[in-house]
Amino acid sequence: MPAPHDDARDPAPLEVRAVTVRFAGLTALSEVSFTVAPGSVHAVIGPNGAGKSTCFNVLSGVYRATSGSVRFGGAELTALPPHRIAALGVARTFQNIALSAHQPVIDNLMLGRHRLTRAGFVSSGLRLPSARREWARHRARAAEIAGFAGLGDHLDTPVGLLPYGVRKRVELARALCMEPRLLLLDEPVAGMNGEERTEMAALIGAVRRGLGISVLLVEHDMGMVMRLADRITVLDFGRRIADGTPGQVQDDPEVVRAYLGTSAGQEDM
Ligand SMILES: Nc1ncnc2c1ncn2[C@@H]1O[C@H](COP(=O)(O)OP(=O)(O)OP(=O)(O)O)[C@@H](O)[C@H]1O
Repeated sequence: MPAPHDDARDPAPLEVRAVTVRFAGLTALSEVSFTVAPGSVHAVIGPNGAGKSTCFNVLSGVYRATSGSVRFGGAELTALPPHRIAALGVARTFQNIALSAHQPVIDNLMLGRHRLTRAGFVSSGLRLPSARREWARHRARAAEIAGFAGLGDHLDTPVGLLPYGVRKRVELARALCMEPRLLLLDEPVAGMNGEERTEMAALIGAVRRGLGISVLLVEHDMGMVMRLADRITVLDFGRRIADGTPGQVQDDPEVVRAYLGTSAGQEDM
């Protein structure tokens, strides 16, 4: 599937520099830095309470960093609200609202196109021919993205009738409908069975390879992270304890120590 041509979509690194987040006396993130290279899959991992969700929420604008900087394509993201960050090409899977279970897949995907509409085919109610043409163009692109995500046979199916693993692919496809340059995924395979995990991992790989979109994921499934990520940042108690390729991180004594200190980690590693 071709990415639409647009100069504003030039690949850009995401640069996280010395980000600190404090909640009333608790430091959830302490001077954390890492760089997501353009067109790469980058994972943030760590034991429970390490600060992964906090990091994700800072990047998508849900939390405000106490100090530090997050830059993407020349823009400073730390002071921006979520919709402004999304407009810069940073999409996350839970953008504003969860999927609408009663509506068909294609209608859910069209919600992802909303920020890209010019005339606003929703507000004009499709009365104008130009609005109808714009709607048709966006619908065709949404259907193309659905096909890319393996949802081509489900376009008219209400989302609530689909199996869990397919619904999660609809969420990812809706984020792709925003034509992002960077996709943020919060535990994309959580709650999935083995087959669903394999399918989701293949789709994430295809997003990076086929569309050139950078992917940053927060994930507990260590096996998936090791297979899929080009680079991994490891957090523990809000601090970055390692950053490198999967091989480097896996052999890092501090990472092994952090994971062996938790019961979840013993299952994971
Ligand atoms: N809104 C908040 N208010 C106060 N403390 C918070 C808030 N969000 C997170 N924390 C605290 O910050 C620390 C880091 O939490 P966070 O959820 O980011 O970790 P995590 O690595 O995502 O954990 P898990 O793997 O369990 O989801 C924890 O001690 C948590 O209790």
